[in-house]
Amino acid sequence: MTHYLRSKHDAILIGVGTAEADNPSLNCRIAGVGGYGGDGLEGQPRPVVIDPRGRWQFDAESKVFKLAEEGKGKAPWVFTKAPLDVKRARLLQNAGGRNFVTGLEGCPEWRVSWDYVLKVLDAEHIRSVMIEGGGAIINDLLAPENIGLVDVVIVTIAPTWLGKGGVQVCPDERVEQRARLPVARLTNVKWMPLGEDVVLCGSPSRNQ
Ligand SMILES: NC(=O)C1=CN([C@@H]2O[C@H](COP(=O)(O)OP(=O)(O)OC[C@H]3O[C@@H](n4cnc5c(N)ncnc54)[C@H](OP(=O)(O)O)[C@@H]3O)[C@@H](O)[C@H]2O)C=CC1
Ligand SMILES: Nc1nc(O)c(N)c(N[C@@H]2O[C@H](COP(=O)(O)O)[C@@H](O)[C@H]2O)n1
Repeated sequence: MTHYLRSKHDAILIGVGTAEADNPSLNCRIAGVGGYGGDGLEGQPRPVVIDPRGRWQFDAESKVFKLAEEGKGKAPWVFTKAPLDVKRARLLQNAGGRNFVTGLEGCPEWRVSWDYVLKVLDAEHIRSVMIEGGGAIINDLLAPENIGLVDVVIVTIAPTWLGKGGVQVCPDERVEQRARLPVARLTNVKWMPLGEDVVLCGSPSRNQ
């Protein structure tokens, strides 16, 4: 399911926490897409990493760079608040990736403005973005001030224990006139069994 979704989006976006924790591949490995039997890089999403402080310590051995070199995925676009150092900037450029520098205006130091990110992606002809994670990025996008940016939420429930203190996904609560309002309830919900998993798919309600 994850790889099918990756093939259907122009970009796949993660936060620096995920980039550092997982060294992810961020490509689509379904037979028939570009790099796996298909033409060029057709069906491969553009990896996008949100890294305001430039703390992603990637190098030529990072999976996403190896795959780009092998023609099995696209090189990443990295959003930072200040330009990357020369070494990482050169590696990124040589691989075909890019560093977008957002500047400091408008947002606290620890975050990047979604408005800015989406405007840049739109200008670069990216029409659909799959937000893969992690917890902090998803929680921020599910928060009331950003939920309008989200079209669909897809949750896969797998028969496995994730471990104590795992990643928590729950948007901040919303309080209006001292009343707590429910946030980000999903509508048009569908549940689909898929192999051993169940996939939940729904749209954020626009009236809450
Ligand atoms: N099961 C699944 O489907 C998935 C699970 N994961 C898991 O998630 C974990 C990582 O999650 P997490 O640690 O929360 O990290 P994230 O990947 O969510 O990255 C969070 C970081 O992104 C930066 N950031 C920039 N803008 C924002 C913003 N607007 N809102 C929030 N953060 C922003 C901050 O960096 P800074 O601190 O430098 O300021 C922040 O610490 C990993 O363990 C990974 O395995 C990840 C993807 C999918
Ligand atoms: N196990 C799992 N199931 C999903 O449905 C997911 N979306 C993820 N997400 C993330 O996948 C990354 C590793 O995959 P690649 O190396 O990019 O193929 C990693 O960041 C997971 O946290 N995981």
